[in-house]
Amino acid sequence: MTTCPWDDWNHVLKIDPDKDLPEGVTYGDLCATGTDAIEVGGTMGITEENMEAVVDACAEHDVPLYQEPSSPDVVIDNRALEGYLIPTVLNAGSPFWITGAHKEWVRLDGDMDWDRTWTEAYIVMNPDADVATYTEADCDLSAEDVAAYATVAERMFGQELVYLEYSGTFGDEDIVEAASEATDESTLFYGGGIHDYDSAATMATHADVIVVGDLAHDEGVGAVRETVEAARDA
Ligand SMILES: CC(C)=CCC/C(C)=C/CC/C(C)=C/CC/C(C)=C/COP(=O)(O)OP(=O)(O)O
Ligand SMILES: O=P(O)(O)OC[C@@H](O)CO
Ligand SMILES: [Mg+2]
Repeated sequence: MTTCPWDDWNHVLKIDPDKDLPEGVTYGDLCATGTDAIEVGGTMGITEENMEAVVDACAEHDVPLYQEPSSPDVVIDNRALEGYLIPTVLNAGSPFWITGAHKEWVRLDGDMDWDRTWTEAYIVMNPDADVATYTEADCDLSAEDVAAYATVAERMFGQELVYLEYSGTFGDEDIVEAASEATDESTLFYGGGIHDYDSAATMATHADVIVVGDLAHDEGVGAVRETVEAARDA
């Protein structure tokens, strides 16, 4: 089995460059929450400029930084990044978000940094999230559907990371459990609606890695720290 950067992660903090931080909170404070890695990304309002600004603000702090681009044109070349986590959306309504954007990226770039590039196999579950609209995802999925997608990702497409994405809402525990049971070698990321110790602990019992996003923008450092603790305790 190949090694991946996330092999010993429990917790990822996702910072959206299009969103503000709570009053008095700095990027340095977020870097110091004990999270295992920071992913910089979001769906709407993403530009090279706001990406660079967040990466630069986090660069001097001692936490691994990854960019999660929402399209090829916002990928930045910044040495402070450990690398790139590139989504592919398994249940997207258009092949553009499965392989099309990726083909365009490779075609236009010509000088890919494969040693710093990994893929995240997304299953998008919240129909009200921007990412669902953006990718026209079919979110009407049963636990069996989700488990089958996870197996396809792992066994047929060799994906090392499966990302169950409930962005903006807390997911169905039975579905997360089904995804967990379906993944054997690949690492299961769960993200969506984690807002305190208990919600983090619940999803961390099923997923290998929990991702916390909006909480950092809405509540701040103490709340994020609680979720880091829960991820470690699980
Ligand atoms: C090939 C390259 C370089 C890029 C394409 C990458 C793809 C397929 C992107 C589609 C999926 C996507 C937009 C991923 C971005 C990360 C993400 C899921 C952010 C969460 O989104 P929301 O929470 O819905 O959005 P906001 O918080 O911005 O409203
Ligand atoms: O913002 P939240 O709901 O925490 O979701 C986290 C992450 O999965 C978003 O891509
Ligand atoms: Mg979001």
